[in-house]
Amino acid sequence: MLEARGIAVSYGLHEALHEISIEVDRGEIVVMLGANGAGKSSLLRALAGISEGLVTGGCMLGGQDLIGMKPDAIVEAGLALVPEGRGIFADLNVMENLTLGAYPARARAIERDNLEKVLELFPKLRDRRSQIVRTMSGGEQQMVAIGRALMSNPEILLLDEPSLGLSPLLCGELFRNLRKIRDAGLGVLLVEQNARQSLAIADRGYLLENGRITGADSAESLILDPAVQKAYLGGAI
Ligand SMILES: Nc1ncnc2c1ncn2[C@@H]1O[C@H](COP(=O)(O)OP(=O)(O)OP(=O)(O)O)[C@@H](O)[C@H]1O
Repeated sequence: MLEARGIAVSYGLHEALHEISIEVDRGEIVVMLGANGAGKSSLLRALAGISEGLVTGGCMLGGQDLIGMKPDAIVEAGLALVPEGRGIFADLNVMENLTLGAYPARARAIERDNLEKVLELFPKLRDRRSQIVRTMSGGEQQMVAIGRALMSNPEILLLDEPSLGLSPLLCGELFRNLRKIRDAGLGVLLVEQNARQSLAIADRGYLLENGRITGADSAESLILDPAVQKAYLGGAI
């Protein structure tokens, strides 16, 4: 269980996040909805130890407080981030990217098994194992990015707008894969502007406005909430 308590992030005098408390358990998809600039990326980057701002508060995972830890140690503790823009090595091939993901000690001993799981989840990557990533389509690159994060054997996977730039067809495939990852027992924290599709696969959700959590509920209730429909679903559904 990931338990963030009272997280605040400031960039100089600007406090982008105020007192954020959220939880993500294994085996659930939690979506964080918020408009542009609400602070979604700031939160994920703070949890992953790569914030450019000043981060305060606490975030427990497996008995350790991640805040203040180095990014590598946070991966070792079981948290993996797929950043916006994917964070892959574009000049390396698929296998090289996946293998690099298995660098933490928690992942090394089970690298082969993990690789097999990733290639089962994304069969296309098996066929394209030698392809240089920059020559792949956006959807394929997203698979490499998620596969690489999964290779670190995380307990909790954070995804920053993974559907950005994908066609509706590929979005559908992406969200189906996130369900499979959840069903394999991982906790998934998904930051998305694609509210309709992300609420359809999520178990729970939070609303983030101007750096504050303004709502938290089951995905079913959020879909039916008139304020959510107005702000994120383009009116009634
Ligand atoms: N490195 C930074 N330096 C200064 N201000 C920043 C920095 N990163 C983010 N901010 C500011 O913090 C606020 C939240 O930004 P953030 O990128 O976290 O929002 P977001 O919800 O992810 O937005 P988007 O959906 O547009 O990506 C914004 O006002 C932004 O300008």
